[in-house]
Amino acid sequence: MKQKITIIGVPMDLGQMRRGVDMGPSVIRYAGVVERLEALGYEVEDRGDIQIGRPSRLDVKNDQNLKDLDVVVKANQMLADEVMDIVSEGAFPLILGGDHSIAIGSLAGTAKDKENLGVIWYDAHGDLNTGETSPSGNIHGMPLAASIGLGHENLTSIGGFSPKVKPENIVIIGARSLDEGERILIKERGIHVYTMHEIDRLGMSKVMEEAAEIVTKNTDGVHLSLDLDALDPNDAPGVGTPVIGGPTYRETHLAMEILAEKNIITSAEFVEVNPILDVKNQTAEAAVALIGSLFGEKLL
Ligand SMILES: NC(=[NH2+])NCCC[C@H](N)C(=O)O
Ligand SMILES: [Mn+2]
Ligand SMILES: [Mn+2]
Repeated sequence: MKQKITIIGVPMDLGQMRRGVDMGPSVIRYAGVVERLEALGYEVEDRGDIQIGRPSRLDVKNDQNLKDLDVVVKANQMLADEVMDIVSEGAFPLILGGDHSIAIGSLAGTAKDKENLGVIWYDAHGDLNTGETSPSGNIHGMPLAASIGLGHENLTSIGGFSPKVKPENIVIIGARSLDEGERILIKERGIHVYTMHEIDRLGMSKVMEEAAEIVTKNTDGVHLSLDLDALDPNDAPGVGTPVIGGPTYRETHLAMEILAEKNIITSAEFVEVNPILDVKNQTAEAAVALIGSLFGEKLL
C-alpha cells in the first residue's frame, strides 16, 4: 500500500432522511483516525472537508424520485475533483462520509485514470436503485447503480465520464436487504454478491479470498466502499438504515486483515456513521479500528 494517505471528509446527509450523518467525518477524526495511521508509519495528510455549506433540505422527491438531487450532484462533483487530485499526487485517497451517496464522487475520482477498477462494496444493501426502482427516493440507495451508468444523467455524468465501473468487477459483501429492482439488476448484469447466506456457509475467510480474486481479475486498482451498516447493528448502532443479522465486528476485522495481507486496495471510503444514532461513538471507533486493520495493523 502507498506510504502517503490523504484523508478527505464529506459531511453529506442529503442522500437520506436521518439527520446527523453529516457529522460522520468529525467523529471518525475524534476517534483518532489520523493518529492510528501515523502510528503505523504512514504519512497522513488531512485535507479537511468538502464544503457542502448549509443547503436547505427539500425533503421532497422531485418528479424523478430523487431527493435533493442538485446538492448531492454538486457535492459529488467537488469530491470527484478532490479525489482525482489526490490520486494524481500519488497518495492513497481515504474518504470519510457522510451518507453513501458520496460513493458516486469517490468512484468518479478513483476510476478516472483506470481502465478497469475493481470494487468491494461491503454493505447490508446493494445501493443499486435508480429513481425508477427506489422505494425511498434517497440517493444513498443509488450510488452503485450510478457508477455502472444507470440512473439520472446528472448522477451518472459526475466526473465527466460513464460508466465508472463494470458490473463484473464489483463484489457486494454482507447484503441482506435488497429491493426488487436491485435483485433484477444483480441477475441481469452478473454482479457478484456474497449475501449473509454465503458468509454463514463459507465463512468470512473464504468469502474474502474469493472476493479478492474477482476484483483483481484484469483490474488496475480496487476501491473499498464500506458502509458501516454492513456490520450487525449490535456492533455498529450509529447508522441510519440498520438491518439485523450482519457480520460482526470481528468478522469485519478479519475481512480488513485479509485485504491488508493481499495488499490490493488502492482507495477506500467509510460511510454512514451517524453520531446522533450512535452509542458513545462506538460506530466511529469501530470504523477507525477497521481502518487500522485495512492498513496493516496487527497485534503481534
Ligand atoms: N447506503 C445505504 N445505507 N443505503 C440504504 C438503501 C435502502 C433502500 N434500499 C433504499 O433504496 O432506500
Ligand atoms: Mn447500507
Ligand atoms: Mn450503502
